[in-house]
Amino acid sequence: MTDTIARIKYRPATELVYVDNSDGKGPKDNYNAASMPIYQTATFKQSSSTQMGEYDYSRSGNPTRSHVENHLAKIMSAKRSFVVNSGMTALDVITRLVKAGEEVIAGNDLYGGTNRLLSFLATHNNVKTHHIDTTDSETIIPYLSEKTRLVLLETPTNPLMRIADIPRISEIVHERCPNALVVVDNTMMSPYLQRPLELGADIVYHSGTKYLSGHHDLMAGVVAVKEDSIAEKIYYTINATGVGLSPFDCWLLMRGVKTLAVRMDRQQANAIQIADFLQSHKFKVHYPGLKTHPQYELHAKMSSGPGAVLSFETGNVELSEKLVELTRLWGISVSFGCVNSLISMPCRMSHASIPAEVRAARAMPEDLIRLCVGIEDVDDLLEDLYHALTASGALKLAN
Ligand SMILES: Cc1ncc(COP(=O)(O)O)c(C=O)c1O
Ligand SMILES: N[C@@H](CCSC[C@H](N)C(=O)O)C(=O)O
Repeated sequence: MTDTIARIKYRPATELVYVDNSDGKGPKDNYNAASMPIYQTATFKQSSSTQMGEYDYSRSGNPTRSHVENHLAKIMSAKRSFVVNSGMTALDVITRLVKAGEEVIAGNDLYGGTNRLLSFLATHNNVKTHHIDTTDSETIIPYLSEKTRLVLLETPTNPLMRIADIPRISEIVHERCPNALVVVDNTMMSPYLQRPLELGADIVYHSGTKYLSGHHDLMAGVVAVKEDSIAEKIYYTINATGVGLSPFDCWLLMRGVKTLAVRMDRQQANAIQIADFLQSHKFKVHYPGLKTHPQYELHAKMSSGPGAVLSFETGNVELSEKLVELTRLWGISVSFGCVNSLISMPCRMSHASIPAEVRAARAMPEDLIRLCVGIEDVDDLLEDLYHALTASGALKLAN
C-alpha cells in the first residue's frame, strides 16, 4: 500500500493517463514504445530448463497484462491488481477465498449476476449468503459470526443507487470478525470517483466492461487488494484456472482507462441534468447526485461525484415498456459505462435472473427504468427522453 501511495504524484485525472515506469516497477519495453505492445504470445523462450525469465507462459503472466495491472493498482490505491476476463470472473476468483461452511453477507439490492453467483455457491458449495439492507450499517451486526468470510458491498447499488457506508461497515466488520474481508464492487463509480481501499475495504473489484474500458468493445474484470497475502491467493486462482485477461484485451483496457476522466466528467454532467429534468417532472428518481437522495451526504463524503447511472419509476410497468421502446437515441441495452447512452428495464433485463418472487420480496420496482448516460449532447438526450415520456403518456400520468 505504501509503495502505491508513494507512486501517486498527481491528481486522479492525471494519474489515469500518466504512466511512469521510472521506479523500475512494471515490465519494460525494449524500444520505449509510448503504448505498451501487445505481447500476443502463449509462451516465452527460456535460456535453460532451470532458468526462466520474468515470464514463462501467458496463463501465468504476460507483459501486456502486467502493464495494465501495474497501472490499475496505482489508480485504485492498491498493493496489487489483477485483470481477468469479466467482472463476474473477478467475483468468482474472490469467492474462492470462501470455504464450504463459511458465510457471505451481501446487499439486498445488487446486480442480478452477482445474486446468481451467490445463489450457486449456496446450492453447490454450502456457502450461505445473508442478503441485508446495507444502507443501515448496524443491520450487519446480527449476521456477523466466526463463519463470516466476505462482506460484499455495492455502493451505489445496481439498480436502485443506494449507498453503503464503506468506512463504518469496514470498521464494524474488522472489529468483530478479524477473519472477514470487506469487498466492494466499485463498478458504478470507477476509481476516478471512488477508491474503496482508501476507505477501509480489503478488496475492490470492477466490471472492466463498463467505465474502465468505456466503449463496450471488451469484457474484463479487475480485482485489487491491499495485502500481499490476499494477492497471493487471488493470483493462485487466476493462474490455476487460466482466467487472466488476454493480451489484446489488456491493451484495449489500458487504452480505455486513459480517457476515463474525460468520459466520466462529461457523462456525469449529462446525468446530473437528466436527473434534475426527471425530478422536475415529479418522477421518483434514484440518483446520489440529487440533494433529495436519502444518502446524498454520505455518498459525497466517500466519492468525488455521483456518476452517470440513474433510475426512475413511472408507476406502471406497461408504460415503462412503451417509454423505453419510444426512445431513439437511447439504446435499449444491458450494461453501462459506455460512451453511448443506454436505457433498460432492470427487472426484465440485467436483473431478470433474480426470481420474480425474490425481486418482489426485496421490493424491487418492476416498472423501474435505468438510464446509463453517455457523452452525447445533453440537449439531444433530453429531447429524445421528453419525446418518449410524452408519446408514451408517462409524463401526463406522473403529473
Ligand atoms: C455492478 C456490476 N458488477 C459486476 C458486473 C459483472 O460484470 P461483467 O458483465 O463484466 O461480468 C456487472 C454487470 O455485468 C455489474 O453491473
Ligand atoms: N444476460 C446477462 C445480463 C447482463 S447485465 C449487464 C450489466 N451488469 C447491467 O447491469 O446491465 C446475464 O444474464 O448476466
